[in-house]
Amino acid sequence: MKTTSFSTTFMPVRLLPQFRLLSTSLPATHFPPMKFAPTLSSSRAVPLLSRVFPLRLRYMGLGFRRSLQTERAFSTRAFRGPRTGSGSELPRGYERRAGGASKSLIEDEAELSDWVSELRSDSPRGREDELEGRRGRVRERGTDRESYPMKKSRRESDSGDFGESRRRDFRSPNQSFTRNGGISKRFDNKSEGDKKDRPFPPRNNRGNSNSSGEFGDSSRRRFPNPNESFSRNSGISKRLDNKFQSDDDKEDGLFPRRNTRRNSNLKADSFTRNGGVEGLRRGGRETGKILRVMDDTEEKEEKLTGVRIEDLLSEEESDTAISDDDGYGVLREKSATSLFGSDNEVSVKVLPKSSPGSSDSYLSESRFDQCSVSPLSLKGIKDAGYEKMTVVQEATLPVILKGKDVLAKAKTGTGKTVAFLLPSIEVVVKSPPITRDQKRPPILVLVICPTRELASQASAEANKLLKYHPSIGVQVVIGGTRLALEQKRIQANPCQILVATPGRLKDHIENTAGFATRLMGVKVLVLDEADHLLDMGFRKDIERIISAVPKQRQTLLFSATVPEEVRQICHIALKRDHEYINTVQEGSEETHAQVRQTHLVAPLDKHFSLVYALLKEHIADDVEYKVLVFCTTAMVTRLVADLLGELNLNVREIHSRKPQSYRTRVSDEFRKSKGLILVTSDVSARGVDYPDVTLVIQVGVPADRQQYIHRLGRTGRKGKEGQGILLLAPWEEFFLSNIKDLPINKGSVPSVDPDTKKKVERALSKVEMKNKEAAYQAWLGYYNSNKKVGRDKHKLVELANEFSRSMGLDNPPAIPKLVLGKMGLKNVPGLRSK
Ligand SMILES: Nc1ncnc2c1ncn2[C@@H]1O[C@H](COP(=O)(O)OP(=O)(O)OP(=O)(O)O)[C@@H](O)[C@H]1O
Repeated sequence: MKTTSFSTTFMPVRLLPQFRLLSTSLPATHFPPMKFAPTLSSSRAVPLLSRVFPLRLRYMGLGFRRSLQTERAFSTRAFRGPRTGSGSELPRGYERRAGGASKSLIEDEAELSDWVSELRSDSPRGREDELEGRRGRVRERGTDRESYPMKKSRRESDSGDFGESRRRDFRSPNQSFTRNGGISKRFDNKSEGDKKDRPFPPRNNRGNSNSSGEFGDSSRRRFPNPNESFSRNSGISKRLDNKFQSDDDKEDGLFPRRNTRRNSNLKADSFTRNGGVEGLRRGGRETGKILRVMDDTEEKEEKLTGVRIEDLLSEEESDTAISDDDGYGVLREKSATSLFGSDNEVSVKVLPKSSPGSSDSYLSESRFDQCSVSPLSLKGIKDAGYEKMTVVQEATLPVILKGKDVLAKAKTGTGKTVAFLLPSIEVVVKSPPITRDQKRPPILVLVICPTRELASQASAEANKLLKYHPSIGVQVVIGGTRLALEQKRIQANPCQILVATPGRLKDHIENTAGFATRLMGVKVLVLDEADHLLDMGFRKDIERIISAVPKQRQTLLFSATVPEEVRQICHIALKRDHEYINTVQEGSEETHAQVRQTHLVAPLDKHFSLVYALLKEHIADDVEYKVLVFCTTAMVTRLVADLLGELNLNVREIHSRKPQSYRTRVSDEFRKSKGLILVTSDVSARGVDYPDVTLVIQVGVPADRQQYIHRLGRTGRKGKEGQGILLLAPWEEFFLSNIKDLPINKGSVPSVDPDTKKKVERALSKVEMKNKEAAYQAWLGYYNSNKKVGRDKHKLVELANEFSRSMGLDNPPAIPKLVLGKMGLKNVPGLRSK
């Protein structure tokens, strides 16, 4: 197994002749001439590329007849974006646009900065100087408002035009999702019926021959494709173990980011969240959008609620009281039909888990070995169990291998990580090897991920691909350890590929000797979950990081969601002539058709019982259940986990208030397990690749549309089926307008029988008071920062007190005056202060 350590044994690296082929271009036969000329004549390009991607070229309407096999995804699709003379071609149906933004959102940030500076004197934690320092530095770097004037180039308007003028039907026999809002044939039988009243058969009854044996071993699963490695999951886990075991400092490094980067880079948010968040909220683009900080609730809750991490650490460190009891016996007591109504609303009958590999729609017909990557990478890919490229890999690889900047959008769980890692590795392969005497060997590839879990996962994936490249090292810097120890580690293990979370990376740039020099070697910069990284909570860190890497570089932005705002500001990172590759057809759903989505609207005081009832129902249906329950904040997550534990469900919790060691352990356990519920904050919302998640429940309004999509995307990965339930209170229904284009149906609220209700109340009474108090405060902070709910403070307090009653506290917990002041809730009737 490859480790992250750097080996001094170098493999001879030779540039393959095929690479040269990929710098060729194709003729732009259907599109207006572009601004820049192709690098090579098109007459040469087509045959050459057809050798490299023979199947793909047939999709392109370049004079080849489509074969039946290849017709699958691209039958009636047309190009969406302008074909640049220098751009390689995409299969029809992919949207690719050249050019970047038409409008900068930096104004918002300037507004925010101004507003924050007004608040600085309120800071309880002495962050003013740091903030000022940051502002100063940003200005120095020319990344302030003036540096991003509103621009609307011809190219930009062109791309918009193309966006409107070309539409594709992505329907195909192999692709289980259609791009124009329909459900493909593959799922017609099931989904259409099921949406109404026909439940999916329980998993145990599935006739699928694959399902029975292959799930026998709970620690492994099999895919019908022999090349998909069944050991993948365990492989990843082991690597993660290694990685974290090498971080011997992690146990004692208690949230150093909080004292360093966190305290310095998120001041704007911290102020806004604690004190009158109005200014920041006004920056939100969506109705009800809550501007997010960092990866998760890590910062958010502290700022929203005044609950300080430091106050919680000791208890968190010793918090091992997690129920391992299996509540199967109890849970099967109730039949599904009695729980769920059968009126004209959609029944929330929980899906059985999909049969393994029930759909391979995420795969393309192109194989990796048809692609111009080094033989050693191909060996690594093969060992990882990958044979065919996924749709996004097929679409992006040739373009990235040519050296273009790319902004890529592809649905959740469709292999974006490999899509950016593989061509990045090829850049390293082509670069001169590190020599022993190099004191500060350059970092050639820098991958930024918003969460620690995601960064670890990406580095594990990189290690898989690098199995036969012993001279190429990967390191990960993610925080959760003391900076000094991480400094030592990266010094002892030089690497060409660095995967990092933004805050910790910034810490290293500013505090690690020689690190900035090493970054000057960066040839490829990747922003995974790019829309999130370019969001307010991260943007300043990202700008700082961008200013620390060379201008002459290739930049790759990947995400499952690319809202218009991000298209408009992506020029912060991307070259103007970047390619926008969108494998999610505009007008079609951004979620997977094979994931059944339901929303339930029920009074807040019923939510705990409903969550329990839904889980019971799901567990009774599917012994191999694997459920994620998303909660609004870390402290609410803890409360719900406590409650479900008291109810004897097999539950784990993960959120930012847990030490990194704990997070890693739980994450690994959930990755490998079946029959487990993970209650989580948004630390698990994006990117985390837990295989075979059967159900995602989202309790309370998500931060925004994107967050809803990413959370839901933890199920239905790699073409599998899944189910999502969004549980809202009546006053949260406004959120539905943000996702009205998604195939989400209204579900009939299950009736909760009196016994269940009593049981839940009893369990709630056993939950520790301090956890309820913290949850109340967190809840108040979260909704206070919600544009819609937080607008009317009186109403907000009423609702918070309703939440308090739902926990069994008729008398709402008192909140420190300072916190109330920061929330802008001083003297609001109904609140108790202390
Ligand atoms: N070519 C391939 N063939 C089969 N499996 C693949 C291939 N490429 C990637 N995978 C697997 O697909 C799964 C999902 O990949 P990944 O996590 O990169 O998805 P993603 O698109 O980044 O999802 P998200 O949007 O949630 O971050 C992983 O388990 C990965 O190992």
